[in-house]
Amino acid sequence: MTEKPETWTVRRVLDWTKGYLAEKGVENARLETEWLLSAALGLDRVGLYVNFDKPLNQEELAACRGLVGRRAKREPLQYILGTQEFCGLDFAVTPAVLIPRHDTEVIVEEALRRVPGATTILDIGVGSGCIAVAMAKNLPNSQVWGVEQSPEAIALAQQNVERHGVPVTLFEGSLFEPFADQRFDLIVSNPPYIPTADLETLQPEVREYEPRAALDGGADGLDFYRIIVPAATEHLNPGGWLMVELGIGQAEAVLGMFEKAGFGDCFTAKDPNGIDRVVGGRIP
Ligand SMILES: C[S@@+](CC[C@H](N)C(=O)[O-])C[C@H]1O[C@@H](n2cnc3c(N)ncnc32)[C@H](O)[C@@H]1O
Repeated sequence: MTEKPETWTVRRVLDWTKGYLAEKGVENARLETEWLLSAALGLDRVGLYVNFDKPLNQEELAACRGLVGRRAKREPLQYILGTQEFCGLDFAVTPAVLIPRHDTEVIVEEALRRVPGATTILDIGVGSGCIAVAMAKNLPNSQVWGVEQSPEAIALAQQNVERHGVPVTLFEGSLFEPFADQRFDLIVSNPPYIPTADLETLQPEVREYEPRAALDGGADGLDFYRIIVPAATEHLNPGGWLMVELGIGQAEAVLGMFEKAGFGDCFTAKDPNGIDRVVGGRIP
């Protein structure tokens, strides 16, 4: 997209950008190009197609250049567009929070299926608020609490809570710290679980842009489970459930922690790729 005398039509910018982003290592370059140009031009994707032959003016080209340049540096599309869908709901996202993943919908689905009568729910490490908001939205008789150590993440989660108008109360703090004497029917958490040494092997979108504090789970990735699983027994009502998301190859170790802490009815649930993604159990 350097200055050239020829006319840059929507079609030409699309074709050029697709090739440029693919060269920079962006997967799904065609689709991402369409999202980026739609955002830059204020059109939906159908709008792009019906305007294929429309020449872009200097202002429109500058807007395209700005967004495409960011993606070429491997900034995640979601941070550029400022939004990500999760459980059918739109969430504002910024680099202060982990981008909600579709795999994380498994913990919401399991919780809704196994504990539909939960009225008091705690989400540990709320990030964007995606799990807490999705739970509150789907269980209208519930009250949800969330805790998060990052003030910037809490501020964004609060925006998402207000956007969806759900009864979620957020606390800045660490793990169970703000809930000394409180007990819940259900505790859910998607804690940081990447082993520290693996962080450098992640794709640039994650490694260079997503918050380290949302990813780093310590030497073997299991640090947070070692705290959350035993401590949860002190914060659950009788018969209450704990469910946690985990990474590849962590299910056996985490299941062992649940059993050691006295949880029964323990289960694992797979994500759509067949990977054990959630472990849960209930206290007697
Ligand atoms: C993997 S992210 C999950 C975010 C969100 N729940 C989701 O599923 O997309 C983990 C979150 O836990 C937060 N966190 C890390 N250490 C924490 C702690 N000690 N207490 C509370 N939150 C913490 C991080 O800031 C991050 O937002």
